[in-house]
Amino acid sequence: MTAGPLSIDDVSKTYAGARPNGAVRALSRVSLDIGEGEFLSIIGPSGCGKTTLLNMIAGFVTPSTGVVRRGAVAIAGPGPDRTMMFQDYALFPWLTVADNIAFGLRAKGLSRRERETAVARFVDLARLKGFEDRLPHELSGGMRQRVSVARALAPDPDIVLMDEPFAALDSLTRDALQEELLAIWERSGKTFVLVTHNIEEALFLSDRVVVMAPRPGRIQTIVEIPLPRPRSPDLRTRDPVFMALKQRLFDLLHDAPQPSEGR
Ligand SMILES: Nc1ncnc2c1ncn2[C@@H]1O[C@H](COP(=O)(O)OP(=O)(O)OP(=O)(O)O)[C@@H](O)[C@H]1O
Repeated sequence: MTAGPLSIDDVSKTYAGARPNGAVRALSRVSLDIGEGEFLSIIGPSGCGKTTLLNMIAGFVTPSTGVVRRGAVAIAGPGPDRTMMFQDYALFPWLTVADNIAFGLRAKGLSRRERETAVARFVDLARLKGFEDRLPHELSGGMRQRVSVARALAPDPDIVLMDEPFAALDSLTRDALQEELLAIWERSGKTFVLVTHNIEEALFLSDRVVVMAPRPGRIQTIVEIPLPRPRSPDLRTRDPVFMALKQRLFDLLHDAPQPSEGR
């Protein structure tokens, strides 16, 4: 079983593009270590390669040069140690809440009884009790996202990758889900990597925030978030350190260097 921290070692990615001369340099010389149990967020303007980086950790995209490792082992494809959660929930519309959550458990070869125990636990954790037999279209957006969280966590991956998971939600639901996600992360000891456009979300949740710049996509800077844990929701409106970090991240994003090369 693969284990250990993640290391992204001098990774670049160029997509060939459909047209001649249409190559896109999506990432240039990105290096980053992500500790076990860390909550790390990646922010940056559209097109700076955030999703590409996340997809490389997931094993969906291969670097053009450089390597992504889990412990000593190069990541060559998706694996049961990593799971990805998407903005559009990616639930199977024809499966009930319970069957959606159970989906990844079948692949792990668990017995029916073990699957039922795990589903019950994650139904509880995601506050979906009483909704086990509903279909996704019968749920609100916030509930669908909670199913998505439960489905990602049920197979017990070490690393949870999230691409704008709350972008489609209203701000109240989003705040509530951030708090739930934080509580789940605090209890789980897992590594969470979140791509988001939302500065407050990144700040509230993370140990570190990676700020990326575009064209070519690269790491501009990494900001440590020294806010103590457990974090209380009113940090977001009352804490002077939170406010100062928010301003700093805002300035970093808006002073992003201008395009220098490629497309
Ligand atoms: N499969 C692909 N083929 C060709 N070009 C791609 C592909 N995937 C991404 N790109 C290009 O690579 C660059 C980085 O894209 P990526 O989706 O990683 O950025 P992003 O920071 O996640 O953007 P956004 O915030 O808009 O989601 C963009 O210019 C994009 O058009």
